Parts: sequence; C-alpha cells; structure tokens
Amino acid sequence: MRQTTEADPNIPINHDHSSNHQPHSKTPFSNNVELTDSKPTLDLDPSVKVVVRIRPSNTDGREGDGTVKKISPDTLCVGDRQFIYNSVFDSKSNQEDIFQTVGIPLVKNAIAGYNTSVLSYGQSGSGKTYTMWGPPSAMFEEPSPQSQKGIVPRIFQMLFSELESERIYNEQIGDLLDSTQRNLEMKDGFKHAFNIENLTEEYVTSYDDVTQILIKGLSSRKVGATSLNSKSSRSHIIFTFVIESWCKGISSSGFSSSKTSRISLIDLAGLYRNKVDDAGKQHLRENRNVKKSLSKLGHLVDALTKKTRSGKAAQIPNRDSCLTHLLQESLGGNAKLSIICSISPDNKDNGETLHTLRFGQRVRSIRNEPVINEINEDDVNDLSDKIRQLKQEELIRAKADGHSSFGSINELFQGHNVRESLNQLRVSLNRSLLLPHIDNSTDEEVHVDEEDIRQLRQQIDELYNSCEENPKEISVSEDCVQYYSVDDSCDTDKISGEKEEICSGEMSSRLCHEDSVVSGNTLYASVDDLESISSASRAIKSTFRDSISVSSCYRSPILEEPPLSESPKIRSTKRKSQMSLSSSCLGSWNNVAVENLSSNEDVLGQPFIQGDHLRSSLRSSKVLPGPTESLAASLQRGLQIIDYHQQNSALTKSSVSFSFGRSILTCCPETDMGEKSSIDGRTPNLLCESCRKKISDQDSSEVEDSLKPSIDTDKVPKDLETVMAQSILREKELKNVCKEQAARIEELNRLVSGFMTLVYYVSDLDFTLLTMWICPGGEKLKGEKELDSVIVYESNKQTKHEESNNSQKDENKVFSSDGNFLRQSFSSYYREEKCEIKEVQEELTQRVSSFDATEKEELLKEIQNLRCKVRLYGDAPLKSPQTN
Ligand SMILES: Nc1ncnc2c1ncn2[C@@H]1O[C@H](COP(=O)(O)OP(=O)(O)OP(=O)(O)O)[C@@H](O)[C@H]1O
Repeated sequence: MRQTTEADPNIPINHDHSSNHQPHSKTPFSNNVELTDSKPTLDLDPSVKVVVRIRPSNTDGREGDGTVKKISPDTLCVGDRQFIYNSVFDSKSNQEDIFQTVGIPLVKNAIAGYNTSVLSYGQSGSGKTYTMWGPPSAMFEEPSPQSQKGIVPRIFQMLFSELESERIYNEQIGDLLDSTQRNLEMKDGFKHAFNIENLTEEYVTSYDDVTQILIKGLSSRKVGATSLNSKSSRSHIIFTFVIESWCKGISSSGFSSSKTSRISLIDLAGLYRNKVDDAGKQHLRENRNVKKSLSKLGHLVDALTKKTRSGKAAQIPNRDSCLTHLLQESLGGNAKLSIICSISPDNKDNGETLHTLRFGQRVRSIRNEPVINEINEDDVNDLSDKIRQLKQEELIRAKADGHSSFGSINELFQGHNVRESLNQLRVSLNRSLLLPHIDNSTDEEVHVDEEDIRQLRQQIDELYNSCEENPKEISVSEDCVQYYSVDDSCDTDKISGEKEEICSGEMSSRLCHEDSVVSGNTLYASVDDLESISSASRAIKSTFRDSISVSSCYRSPILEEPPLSESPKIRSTKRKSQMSLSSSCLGSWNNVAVENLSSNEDVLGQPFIQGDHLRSSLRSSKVLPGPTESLAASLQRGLQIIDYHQQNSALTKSSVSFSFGRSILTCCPETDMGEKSSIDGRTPNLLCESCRKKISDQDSSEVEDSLKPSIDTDKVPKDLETVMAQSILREKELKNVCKEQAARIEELNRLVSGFMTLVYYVSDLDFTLLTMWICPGGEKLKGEKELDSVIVYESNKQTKHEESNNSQKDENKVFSSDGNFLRQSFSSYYREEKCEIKEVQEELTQRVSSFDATEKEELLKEIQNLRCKVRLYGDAPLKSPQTN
C-alpha cells in the first residue's frame, strides 16, 4: 500500500502529486542540484525539510534484508509502503552527501538571518550521532567526500561563531562545557527563544576552537552501552551557534542591516524498545526519561501537525518537557528545520523504522514560520531618532525645572540613570546590531572632541574671568553679584559633588529597572547637558564653568582646568585684534582707550544688536563638508560670541573707567593738552576732542557735562552723581549682555551636545565595521574582523591627526582597501549628523514654547513599542560576545 502524502506546507512550489514523484529535479537541495548563493535558492528551501538516511546493515556486513529500499532520491519503501521525503539517502551515501543537502543550505540560511535547526531522530544505533558528528577521530580530518566527519563539524568549518551547548539528561539541563553546572534553570525568552541561566558560552574564532569545544562537549555526553549500540547516547544534545553579522550595504552610512541567527544542532538520544537491558536501574531510568521526552516530542509534533492541517490556533504542548521547551523555536516557530531520520535497513528493526518514518512524515506536515532576523538601518535610525527626541524633551524639561527650582538634582541624575538605562536598552535591543555600549564611566566620548572642547572651555573661562572682574570694579547690583560671585562657584562645585553622589547612589537601584518606562525611556541625555541647562538657569558662572563639559558621565578631569593656551583653530584676524586688545587691558582696567569703542564695532560689525545675528548664526550653520570643518565652524561661531562679549565687556569697562576719570585715554597722542584734567588730580591723562565727541554723541550731553566737573572741581560731586547714574545704566546694560551671553552659551552647549552625538556615531561606525566580520557572500570572515577593527580605529584617530596637520601623507597607509568606503561613510555620517543637529536645534527652539507633556508620553510609548519590536530580533545571544 502506498503511503499517501498530503500537500507539503513547507515547499512553496507546485505540490501536485506528480511533483512529489519527481522532486529530484525540483527539490533544490537534493544531491544533484548545484547549490548557489542565489537568493531564489534560499527562497525555495522549505521551512521544514525531512531527509531519511538508511544506515549500513548491522547484519555482519551483509546487505539489509531488503525490506527497506530507496527507490528514488526522495522516496523509499518499507515492504509495500512508500514514503516520500525531501531526500532519501541509502546506505551508500556518505557524510558529504548529507552536508551538501542539509549542511550547506543551513549555513546559507543562517547567514541570511534565518534561525536554523538540524534534528536527528531515530532508534538507538541507527546512525544519528554518526551522521551528526562522525567519529571523534574524523573531527580533525579535512572535509572531503571520503571523510567520516559529520555534518556538524563541517558546518562549524563554515561558521565561526559563539557556541553554546546544552545537555538534557533525565529532564535536567546540564552544561557540557562546565561539569559543575547541573540542573540549570530555563527561563522564557521572547517569542520562542529560551534562556538557560549560567550556561557556558564560548567565543570561538577558528575551527580549532570549535573542535576543542566539540570534543570537550561530546566527551562529557552521557553514553552507555545498549543492545543496539555500545556507545549509545543516553542524553539529548543540543549545540547552539549564534551568528551575528553586519551586512555591508549601499547606504550612505555604510551599512544596511544587521542579522542574527541561531543554529541549533540537536542529536536526540535513541530509543531502544527491546527489553534487553540488564544494565541496571540507571539505564532503565535513563531510558525512561529519554522515552518520556521523546514521547512529549511526539505529542508536540502531533499538535503542530493538527494545527497546520486545520489552520486553527491550538494549544501547543511546548512546556511538557525540557526538550519540547527547548525546541519550541525549531518546531513550529521561527526556524528552518531539517530533520534527519536515521533508520536501519534490517528487518528486525522494522517497527522502529516505521515509527521513525511516520515521525518524519508528521514533522513534514508542520509549518514553520522562519523569518530573516534582520534589523535594518531604518530601525536603527528610528531608535536613534526616538532617543534624540527624548533627549530634547528632557533638556526642555530640565530647563523648565531649572527655572522653577534647583531642587531637580534628582531628576538630573535620573537623567543620568536613564541614559545608562538607554545604554542598556540600546545594547539589549541592538545586541544583534552590536552597537557599542556607551560606557559612561570612561571618557571615550570625550576622546575625539576633547581638544576642541578644552579650547572652547578655555575661551569661556576667559569670558568668565573678564566678567568676574568687572563687577568688582563697578560694584554691580546684587543680581549681578549673583551671577559672578565666587561663592556661587564654590556652591556649584559643591552641588556638582552632591549630584555625583546622588547619581552613583541611585544608579545601581535604578539600573535594575530596565523595563521601567520612566527610567528606561525618559531621556537620552548626558548629565552634563542637563547640568548645563540647569546651571545656566541658576548661575551664569556655573554655566561658564561647568556646562561645556563633554565627559560621558561626569566632568572629565581634563576639562576641569584647561591650560591657558590659545586654540589653534582660532585664526581670524578679528580674534587677533581682540587678543591684542585684551593684552592692552591686562595691566590695568583703566588703561582702555576710547578708540576701543570703535574697535568693538569694527570687530563685531554691529554693536549689541549683533547678538541676535550671532544667535541665529548658531542655528543656521550651513552643512559643512567634514566633521572637523563643521566643528571648527561651530566653535568659531561660539568664539565670535565670546569675543563679542569680551568686547562688550571692554566697552563697559571703558565707559566706567572713563566716568571715574581714571582712564588713561591713550588713543590720541595729539590730544589737546589744554583740556587735560583729572578728577582727582592723580591721572593727568588727556582726552582728545574727537574722543570726547564720540562719547558725547553716544552717551548724550550729560556725559559731556560729567566731564566738565573734572575740570571744574566745584561740580565734581554733582557730576559724579550723574556719572554714577550712567554707570548704573551701564551696569544694567551689562546685565542684559550677560543674560544674552548665558543664552548664547546655552546654544553653544547644544552644539557641544551635538558633537557628542557625532562622537557617538563614530563609535558606532567603529563597531559597525568591527562586527562586519561575516556577511552574505562571505565578504568578511571572523579572522579578518580584528584586523579591520584595529585599522578602522586607528583610521579615526589618524584622520583627525591628519586633518589637524593638513597632511594626507599617511592616509593611504591607514585606509585599507575599504578606505574610500570608510571615508565616504564618515563624511556622509557627519553631514547627516550636522543636518540633524541643525534640525534638532530648530525643533528645540520651536518646542521650548509649546512643549506638551502628553507628547512625551506618546514618545515613551513609541519607544516601548520599538523596544518590543526589536526584541523580536533579540532572541539570540544571552551575552554579547564582546563581553566575553
Ligand atoms: N552511515 C553509517 N556508516 C557507517 N557507520 C555507521 C553509519 N551509521 C551508523 N554507523 C555506526 O553505527 C554505530 C551506531 O551509530 P550511532 O552511535 O551513530 O547511533 P545512534 O543512532 O546515535 O545511537 P544512540 O541513539 O544509541 O546514540 C556506530 O558505531 C557508527 O559508527
């Protein structure tokens, strides 16, 4: 009687009966079909594939009894029963045949991002272990048709990846690589993934590594003698590979997708139903457990078969045993499954053979749902966008909170913790992407921009210093003192210290709540960003001193006290002019010429109203060709602001000094000596007509009047009063200028924050290339990975060095054959980042006034959704290989 076969749900081609008779020409992976890299081949690969292998007869070298016969490449018969599978191998088949049909497609599928499984099933002694592993001695043989090396080592030779191993023995999960690990706990992962706590993971970089581990694992496997096999496996064995790969794409950023796939290699223990054994209780117990778990496996297969046939949702008994639990991804889940049914040709084993063949038939009816576990660039960008949005939101919130209360330290450091959480989120979400962990405890981010930032801080410190002295001189109002007070500085430092304590104290507890919406999704911002915003709202001093800090968590010590050296990037003549002006002011505040008034105007083009222009220039930075240019331009804009402020300060100083008559007005050597005078007689400096006119024009006639008392000593008290009034007016102007500067520095901070993002992406790019070790098409293999990573890392540093020295000399050495690609990627990245920073700034500006709290909630939800979505892909490794 011919075994009827139903339409195979796993083969997406013509399922009519005739096709099943001649699958050899249509089944893509039968022996005679050449395997190619083409995607259509993979598409045609069924999600569940069943092959049958007939082992050589055990009957003393004689051929089998003839009841089990292969009659075509996909058909065999047992007596008068005929069975059709994807492929059938007779006793003359060799290990290479199996590898060609099962192993190579598996490797291709795995690299393509599919989870894949090979499961060998059959009675004891039927050749499961032989097919899977081959004799241990063959493990070191070169793969060849003659070699007895099994399918697994052949697969390993194509793939170097992480190796996990699990053992199930008497319904206990043991670790084959660590004999001290017994009865490990299994936990549910997402979807059909599973986690086994404390399972040994080995990071392998070569086939030799794999061989060592295989031998170690296999030697730990529980074996025993049965009537059918002197070295019968008494436990199921599952080896799992995880492949994580970046695929080089054609996108502007240089990569297009990341794929993670899991390869599960499952060698089941065989059943022996004959009541032979006199091996004792232990064997009975083992056999009972093997039987039990295989029986559960049979139930699972039945349930899945029914589900496929009925098309209805059904209760699937995945949890009935460890084995079924571990196989839930392979059977009926997200995996391409190959079952190798091993059978004996001998009549005496017919019962078991039929059992195995029926099992194979049922499995063939199961419909798996394999998907390519891929995260593409859009997903990553979406995530980055969300993080950036959250960062903006938090900045706004911190700013608002900072205005209303300085008691938001906790929130600031919640920000830090959230950032840490987001790091974790990123790592967990993108584990397959292998995005780099942003280690908040290192200065890695600072590394790239440190010099620039240091210079920026230096300039800001100069600005601060110039402001700091001013109020002492002009007896500024209480408000101004609040801005400039040295005590405030100390307080700020103290507060910073408190913040750090709070941060470190809270971190450990908060980090436990990875899933917390609040801590996990609230923001992606550095503490320094928040600190700067808050500080700006509290004290300009702290803004000056502390906000331009780009350490990843706390202020980098390097940034604390920048050396007083001039930024090499400040080359404008305006800057020089300003520096010389400052230099002339060094000796005495009073030594300020009225000419500086016009100098200020020359330098700035326009006086105070230029603040708006500068502010807008911060926002409207054009897209510059490269990161260094971009950074330099932005820094220069920042320095223009600083210059502007310093000159305004000089303007104020000049005015104040002059009002008190203590200035030495050196601009006019041809000064009319007849008009020279001094208020107190100690400063016999002269004031020329033109200067006096300028002042008169600018400061109204009262100023001129105020000069007269310097000649007419009777009027001094009254005029002094007037001059004091003028001074107060000036103070108020100064105060306004300071406020403006605070706002500008905030803008500057945001730019700095933008550069942090740049640095971040540089890291990503490092990591991207670092992980691009295996790609569809085998562009890069593991062995090349580390070399690449070194080259690329050095490239980044070297590129910066070269740029700063205007030298391209060594560039060609540094960039490998991928150099052009890398360079283009870098500059594309930076261009994109620049645009994004601009957009973010504009958006931030718009949203400052119209922030809606509910929007944030929605963003949080989005992030949560995104997280879940990406977790679908995150089934794979329990640990990142980078952590090993
Ligand atoms: N195709 C084959 N060619 C040559 N020898 C084979 C083949 N299949 C099995 N054998 C031999 O048969 C013996 C039993 O095979 P194996 O240990 O692989 O069976 P098994 O199905 O794994 O049994 P158990 O379930 O008891 O572990 C081994 O000595 C093996 O070398």
